[in-house]
Formats: sequence, structure tokens, C-alpha cells
Amino acid sequence: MNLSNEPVFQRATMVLKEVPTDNIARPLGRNEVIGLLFRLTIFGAVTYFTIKWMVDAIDPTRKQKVEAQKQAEKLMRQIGVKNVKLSEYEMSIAAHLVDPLSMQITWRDIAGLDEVITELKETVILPVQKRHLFLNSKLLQPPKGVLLYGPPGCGKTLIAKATAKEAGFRFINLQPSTLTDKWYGESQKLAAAVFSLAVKLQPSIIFIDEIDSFLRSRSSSDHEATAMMKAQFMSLWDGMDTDHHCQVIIMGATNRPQDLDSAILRRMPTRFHINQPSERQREDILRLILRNENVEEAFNFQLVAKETGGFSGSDLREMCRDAALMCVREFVHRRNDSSEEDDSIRPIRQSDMQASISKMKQSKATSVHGVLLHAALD
Ligand SMILES: Nc1ncnc2c1ncn2[C@@H]1O[C@H](COP(=O)(O)OP(=O)(O)OP(=O)(O)O)[C@@H](O)[C@H]1O
Repeated sequence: MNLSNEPVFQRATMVLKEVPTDNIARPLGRNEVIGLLFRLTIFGAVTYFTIKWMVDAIDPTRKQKVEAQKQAEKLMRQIGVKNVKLSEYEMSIAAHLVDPLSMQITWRDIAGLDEVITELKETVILPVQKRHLFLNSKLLQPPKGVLLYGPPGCGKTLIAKATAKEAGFRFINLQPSTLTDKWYGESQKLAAAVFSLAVKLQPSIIFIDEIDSFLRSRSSSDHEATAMMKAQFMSLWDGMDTDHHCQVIIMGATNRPQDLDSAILRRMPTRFHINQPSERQREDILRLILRNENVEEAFNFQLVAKETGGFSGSDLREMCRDAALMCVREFVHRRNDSSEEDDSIRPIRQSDMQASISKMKQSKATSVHGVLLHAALD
């Protein structure tokens, strides 16, 4: 013992002596125990909520989560799902549900893809709608994975949405970035939530546009978290595959099927090639796009189809919109220039379409040139 501190030590001993020892040794009374427990509970609760508040405050995704929750609750109400409890992660995924009221696309909105539609009806929709007919057959179960592949703008998303609408499936439009933009560890919870939500909402379609962007061939340069998420995604998929009562279909769309992981391709045995439309298909698409528009009597659809080789459905729509806008512009100029009260917009003429075709060809050539230049610079 350090004797230089002796006075301090002596004072401390005196203080201790003054404390009645029976106060320390005696058991606590009932009220004291209750009081103590009460204080401990309050202290625990305050600590818990303070820590929670601090964690929430520093979480950069908090605002997104709150928004996602509101959106999800609204959509769940719209699709008539009640009394289904969702986890926080399922809520984030539910925000990507497509509102069935806004999803009005049916087979009638798709032109030139009759063969694909017939096959989809036979292989995907019928086994779901007439389950009782297929119950005993293992061969004729609806596929758990469907791949739509082909160049951009040719109707893959349209096909997926129309399938969901016609079959009465709920449609989860999953953007790969929803899963990949998250913090480490969150991706896996979100991937699990995709499947658990789809099961809770079944029958449902999980649509993954540009599926190659997150399920591409695995490579050694993959981030550890990405590799784990991919592996987990596949095992969840397999889990669903073994459950014959599960009515969830994963529908993926890609412009680059060659980049997809072979294990993913194996899980998507039902594949549809949605190719660039042929001349005949372009004519059908043009007729569909212009069905409710004011088009001059002598309009030659066949000629337009002939002159738009290499155009996608989306190009054709843009081109028609451009031609229709020409009529509107002319109407506005006419009204500004003259005082006469002419309240009608003239029909779309062949010459408008011809001008739009030239414009579209030019813009396509520029963008191809841009892509090539980019590739050369890379
Ligand atoms: N076969 C078609 N019939 C009618 N409209 C079509 C067709 N193909 C494309 N379109 C038009 O082009 C638009 C884009 O099509 P969609 O989004 O389905 O293409 P996509 O193949 O999914 O393209 P991306 O690969 O870029 O996602 C549609 O909204 C529609 O207006």
C-alpha cells in the first residue's frame, strides 16, 4: 500500500464505516424492486430508441425506404391485397409492383408476334389458368423461367406485361439496380424478399429487364457480394422450382443472351426470340400504331413497311409520332398566321411519313456512328 496516500485512505475507511452495513446486506423491499425494474425498463427503452434513431439518421437509404413503403402500401391497396404482412425488404420490392390499372396492355396491343403469343398461351398461360387439367403431369407444369431475347425496342416488355395481364398474374417489374445498389448484405436480403413477396402475391411474374446486367456469366472479377447474391438468387429459384403449387414465373428480357450465366440459361428453358420485325410485321405494327389516328385515305402502309427495313417497333412508333407532330405544328403555324377560325388538324399524309422515315434513318445512322466511335475510343 502506498503510505503517501494514507490520509485519503483513512478518510475513505471512515466514510465506509459510516454506511450502515445492514443497509447493504438487507434484501430489497417489494416496492424497491418494482422501482428498480421500472427505472431499468425506462433506461433500456430510452437507450434502444436513441440508438435506433441514430442508426436511422445515418442510414443514407432511409428516405428511399420511407418512399418505397408508401408506394408499396398504395400499390398493395390497388391490387386488392389485404392482410398480408410484409417485411421491410419485401416493402422495397413491392414498390416495383405494377399498378394493374395502369397496366392495360393486352395481346391486341402487340402486332406481328402472333406465333410467340400462341406459344406463350399454350406453354405458360393455359397450365396456370387450367391447373386442374395439368395437375398430374410433371411434364406440363408451367415453366418457372421464361427468357425473351432479341434486339431493343421489339416488344419484349410488351409481351411480358401482356402475359401478366391476360393470365391475371401480378407483375413485379424488378430493376436489377434495386438489388445491386444496396449496402453489402442488403442485396441478399432483398433477393430473398423478391421471392418471398412473389410467393405471397402469387400468381405472379417477376420481370427482370436486362437480366444479363446482373446475372451475367460469373467471373473471378465479381465482387464477393455480387457473387453471393447470384448464388443465392439461383438457390431461391430452385426452391421455387421444386414446389409444384408455387405459381411464380421469372421472366427475363435481354438483348445479349450470350452474356447470361449458363446456369441461368438452364433455369429458363422456355425461350422466345423477339426479333427485328420483318416487312410484313412492320406493316402490322404500323396499322396498329395508327389505328386511331387521322390518316389520309390514300395512305400506303405497305410502302412505309417496305422503306423501314431495320426499324424496330419502337422506331416505328417514334416515326409515326413525329409524322403526327408535323400536322400539329402546321396547325399551330396556320392559326398564328391567319385570323380564320379553322379548328381541325389535317390527316397524316404519306409525305409526312416519308419525311419522318428520312429523319429516323439519319438519327439511327448517327447513333450507330456514335456507338462505333465509342467502341473505337474504348
Ligand atoms: N410488336 C409490337 N407491336 C406493337 N408495338 C410495338 C411492338 N414492338 C415494339 N412496339 C412499340 O415499341 C415500344 C417499346 O417496346 P418494348 O419496350 O416492349 O421493347 P423491348 O424489346 O422491351 O425493348 P428494350 O430491350 O429496349 O427494353 C412499345 O411500347 C411499343 O409502343
